[in-house]
Amino acid sequence: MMKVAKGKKIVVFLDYDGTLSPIVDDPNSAFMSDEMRAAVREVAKCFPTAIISGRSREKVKEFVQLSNVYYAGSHGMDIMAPPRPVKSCEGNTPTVVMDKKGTEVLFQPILTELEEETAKIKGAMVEDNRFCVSVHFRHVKDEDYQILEEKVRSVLENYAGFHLCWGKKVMEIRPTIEWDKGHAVEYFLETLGLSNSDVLPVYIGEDRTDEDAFKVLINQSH
Ligand SMILES: O=P(O)(O)OC[C@H]1O[C@H](O[C@H]2O[C@H](CO)[C@@H](O)[C@H](O)[C@H]2O)[C@H](O)[C@@H](O)[C@@H]1O
Repeated sequence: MMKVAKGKKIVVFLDYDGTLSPIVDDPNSAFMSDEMRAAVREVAKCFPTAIISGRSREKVKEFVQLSNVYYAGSHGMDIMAPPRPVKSCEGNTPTVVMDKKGTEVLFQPILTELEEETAKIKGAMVEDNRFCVSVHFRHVKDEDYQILEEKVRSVLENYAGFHLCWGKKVMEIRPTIEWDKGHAVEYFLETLGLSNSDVLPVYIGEDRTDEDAFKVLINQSH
């Protein structure tokens, strides 16, 4: 690592759940330890650092509580620069997501329907991640899982612009647009003027969705 980094400007990308915080039973209690926060703070003092999460940007910022890092929520669909940003990053946080036809993607109807449809499945929990929705099944009995998945799929049938992905004991309902954590990494590198060959991007993540970012970075390294 030291050998590859020699003479290069390092930029650090971090996933949140399972990387900066341990995986815990309650998604609302996935707190980061003070030690981890101090470590990330120190890293960010030395290198541009961005946290890219499937959660809403507000939620991950609330957990991390650091002002010297960049945040991207909703699997990279919601990007915001810190208070002293590179100019081109200012005010770029989206308020809407557009589909391929240029139509606004509406999240509230599908969120409400998922909440209603899954309410009777014991242990199921719906999380609003702003530009995507998580349906957690960590506390759903094995014998109830199939019915939960069927319910989620039946809701999705009414919303052509969304698709289903899986994470750790979670179904993630995402808009079918060409944007993922990989695009978020590219976006950060470009807007921060860090997309040239003297930059070494380091990405630490352990979830399936982080693989989208790994693919981008592997391709860039050739
Ligand atoms: O991209 P990430 O930051 O890794 O977010 C992915 C999902 O993480 C959260 O769920 C996972 O962690 C929870 C807390 O440890 C755990 O209870 C759950 O079973 C895991 O799937 C988050 O709640 C999801 O919305 C994110 O999509």
